[in-house]
Amino acid sequence: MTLSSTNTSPSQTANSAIVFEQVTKLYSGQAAPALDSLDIEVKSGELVCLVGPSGGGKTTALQLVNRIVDLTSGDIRIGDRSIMDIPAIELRRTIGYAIQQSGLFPHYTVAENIATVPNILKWDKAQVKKRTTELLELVGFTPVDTWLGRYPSQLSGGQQQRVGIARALAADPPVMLMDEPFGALDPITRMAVQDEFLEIHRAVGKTTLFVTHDIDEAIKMADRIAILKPGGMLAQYGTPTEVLTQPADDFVAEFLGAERGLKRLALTTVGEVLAAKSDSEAGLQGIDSPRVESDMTLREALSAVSAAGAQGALVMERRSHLGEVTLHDLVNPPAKAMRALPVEGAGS
Ligand SMILES: Nc1ncnc2c1ncn2[C@@H]1O[C@H](COP(=O)(O)OP(=O)(O)OP(=O)(O)O)[C@@H](O)[C@H]1O
Repeated sequence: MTLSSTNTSPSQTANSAIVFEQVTKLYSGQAAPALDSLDIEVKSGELVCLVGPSGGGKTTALQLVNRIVDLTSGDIRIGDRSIMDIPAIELRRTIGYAIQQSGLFPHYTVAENIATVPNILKWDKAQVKKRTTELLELVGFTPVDTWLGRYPSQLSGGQQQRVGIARALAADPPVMLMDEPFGALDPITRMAVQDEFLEIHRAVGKTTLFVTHDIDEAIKMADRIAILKPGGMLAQYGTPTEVLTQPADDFVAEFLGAERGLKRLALTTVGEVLAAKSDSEAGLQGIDSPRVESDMTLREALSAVSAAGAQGALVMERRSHLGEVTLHDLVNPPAKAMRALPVEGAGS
């Protein structure tokens, strides 16, 4: 993937925070709101995942931002402007929107699909061609010429979703809305596309609101996670580490599920546990302990220890021996290690 050729526009430095202020949506004919008094701020350049049970209002929240759905009350601001002060068509041109079904036009080629918004904006031909090439490289379609003339039906599901993401990025919008964009992918392709998207996100830094059913995806991708509960109320808004380690209530704890312990283990590295252990704690006795690198997650280290049938592991950084962790340390990491977790650690 070539990132260097992708221009970032002044939009990335401008304030493109999305602020929900007491946002309520009651669909006509419905007794209860789909979204109830939602207050969240997605800071400029941040990636926020919306998760929650089916019917919790995630898609509604997204579609309120680009005014596919109208607000019942409250306000949404992008930067300093209320979305109500921006004509809907103009608003949609400044927001990239990627959805599960990829939404590609079947009778347009890949190039024509990506160029949809630039063409509406009447960019000149050379500029459109340059941007299309850049974006195809960005989402991993090289050599670009092989792909430009293909139709969506000639692409795999994963490739269609990549083109959908390229199309959403085409006019360099400061804000991206993504509704289960990887939902149709098999697990292996999904992980590859997630990695690619994260790399793109880090390179171009769009303010992104991302709906997913998959809590693992949210933990991997998000700077912060908003968990909605039935009735469209916010149950918790926090970093992946916060929601996993300090669920706000029983609903969140249950929603995150029985695997919560395992997910926590995927957020902490062996090095962090070692740093949090006090010197007075007993060292490891066994000489047959496996070696684990300090940047391994606890989940990976546990696999290594259990595969070796050992009681702990020697922690290495390259070739130097930093110390030891016991099985107990790995299963019950010290609270200090969890608190010390940086937010970025959640994505790895
Ligand atoms: N156009 C509509 N008219 C009436 N009710 C609607 C409409 N769209 C959604 N709803 C209702 O609003 C609530 C929230 O729906 P929404 O699609 O936002 O939830 P969601 O969290 O995205 O669900 P899912 O995870 O199943 O996609 C649901 O009860 C749904 O039935």
